[in-house]
Amino acid sequence: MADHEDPKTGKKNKGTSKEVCGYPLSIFFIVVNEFCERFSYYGMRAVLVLYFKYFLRWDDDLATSIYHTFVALCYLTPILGAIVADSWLGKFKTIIYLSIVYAIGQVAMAVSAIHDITDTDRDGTPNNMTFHVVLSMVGLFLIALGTGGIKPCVAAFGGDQFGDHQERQRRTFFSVFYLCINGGSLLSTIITPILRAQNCGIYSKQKCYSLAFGVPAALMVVALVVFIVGSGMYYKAKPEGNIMGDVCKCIGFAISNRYKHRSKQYPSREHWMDWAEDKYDKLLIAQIKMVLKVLFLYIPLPMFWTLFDQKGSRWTLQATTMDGNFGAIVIQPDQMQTVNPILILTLVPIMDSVIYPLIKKCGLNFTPLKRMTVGMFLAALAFVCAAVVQIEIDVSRKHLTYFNLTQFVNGMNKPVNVSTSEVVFGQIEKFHYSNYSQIRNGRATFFLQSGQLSCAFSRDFGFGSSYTFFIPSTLSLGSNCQESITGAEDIKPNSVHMALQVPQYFFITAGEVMFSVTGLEFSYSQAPSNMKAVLQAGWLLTVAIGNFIVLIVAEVAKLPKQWTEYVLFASLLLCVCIIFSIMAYFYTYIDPTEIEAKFRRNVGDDDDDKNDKQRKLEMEMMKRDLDRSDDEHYKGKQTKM
Ligand SMILES: CC(C)[C@H](NC(=O)[C@H](C)N)C(=O)O
Repeated sequence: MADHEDPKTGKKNKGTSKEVCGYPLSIFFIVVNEFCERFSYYGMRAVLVLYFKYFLRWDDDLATSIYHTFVALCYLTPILGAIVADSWLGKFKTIIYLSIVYAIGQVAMAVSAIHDITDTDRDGTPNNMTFHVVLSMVGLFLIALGTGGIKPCVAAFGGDQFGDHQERQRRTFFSVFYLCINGGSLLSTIITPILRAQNCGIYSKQKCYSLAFGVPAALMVVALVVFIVGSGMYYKAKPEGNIMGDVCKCIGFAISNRYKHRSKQYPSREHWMDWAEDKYDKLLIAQIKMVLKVLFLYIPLPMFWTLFDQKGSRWTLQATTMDGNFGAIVIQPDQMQTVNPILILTLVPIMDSVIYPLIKKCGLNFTPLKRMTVGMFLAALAFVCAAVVQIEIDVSRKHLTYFNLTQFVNGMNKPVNVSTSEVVFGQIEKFHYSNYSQIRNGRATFFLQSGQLSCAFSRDFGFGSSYTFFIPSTLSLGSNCQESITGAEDIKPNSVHMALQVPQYFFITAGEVMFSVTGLEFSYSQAPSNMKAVLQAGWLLTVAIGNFIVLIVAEVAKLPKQWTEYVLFASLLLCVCIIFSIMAYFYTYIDPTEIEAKFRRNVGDDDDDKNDKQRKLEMEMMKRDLDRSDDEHYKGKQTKM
């Protein structure tokens, strides 16, 4: 679809073919695509750490490390996606191709979780773990490539659909887009843990990770199909060339030129990037200066993500040692992560319509960088809460899992078969005992069968408990199993309730709203027009680095107590928060459009008969404008911090 220009206003209108309530119809497909894609991503991520621990049988540290390596990869690949889209394929084709890679990755994960594939002895555990590990790692790599690669493209592609006369609609689109991310995340983190908790299998029933990965895979296919269906309605901007490549070359030239002219005989220049002026356009140099200023400010930010992304690893593992019985419903450990999107969906509107306006009314200038600083502080507070909960667990805890384990001792002089509707203990020989098997939390009914004898009994199981049941020698036809069979509690159920995790989720999510939502907008508003994607990729890179820091700190610190690790992370973020607040104090907001317009005007003036002296003077003033950014208010009028 081509650009249309309003003959009266001269403004571009990209999507004029079909509009609904002032919005391009194509937006509907993009929003639905994002919802399905985020469902797919967060659904798979929600059960990932438990898959590592209980299916692949890795320990907590390895599970946490691989989880964060995967998340880090997901946020490294946006750079790749941005380069491919901008310089080669364009956003539309990049989204299509990488979505296919993404869907293949999800399918590979689902297949890797089918234990029957290698369960040759049919005992319920895979016999060739290497197959499952390799296939799941390949799957995760493809998912990281796909989800990260399309991430900087989808939002920008949505933004592209609006014409210049649809500024208001475009802003609303970005809010709806963020709500879709969290709507998808909310639904999937409720649903996939339920699927995982089911028992499934051909030869033997085990926890159904294949279904928990299979549904996200199906949703990714739906996302792709929805996106393709809308293809006739999209405005498809042509690739603008490799801006990232240009930026790198320009910076490289500035550094090498500075080095070549290091002798004192050459006069110094105001900014080291000015050494690129000998070869590169002044506008490009000015734009790079703006980007570098923001990137410098990004240096401390990864620490926020280091804490934030432990919701899916350490906090989920913490929940496995807690009691998820909420009376009417039983919450799975991985379902606790839903608290985050639920709070996002409530806190974002409250912040925007109540808290921020109230702060403004009190005469406080709560600038983006101040909000981000408060967000960091709240995340540190969340980890203090996590540490307190952990101490509580350690005091009460006798064991390490939320599964209930049960075994039977057959005291009869003949074999007996024991089963529940989901678990088969098999035949227990006379005077023998069975292996421990996992039983679902809540009430379970056991069926006993031995020759003519057939009876049933039921028991309640608390989170994490373990029991041994004795089948007495006196059990005979007509016996009441409910009364005859006695059980010994090997391990007491978890006693610390999962509700205690709510405060830490509240603080981390309030921190996210202040830090992440604001940071996204800040990155957009402070970026030059042609480098918005570059800064978005830079912003996402801070998430990747944050996840690598988890690995490094956890590996280097090797703290014996989990609560001390939480305190360490909280302290580190607090220190970083102080450093960031100092850096933010010295940052002055700029209006990139204004600065760019000045440079462009100057280029236009070249055609006029301006004398050289006047032009030089103007250029000097512009450079000073950019380097000192000394206006007074934010957004057009700039302000400190
Ligand atoms: C990584 C982003 C902050 C964003 N995540 C969320 O909004 C979570 C679900 N609260 C995303 O783009 O996935």
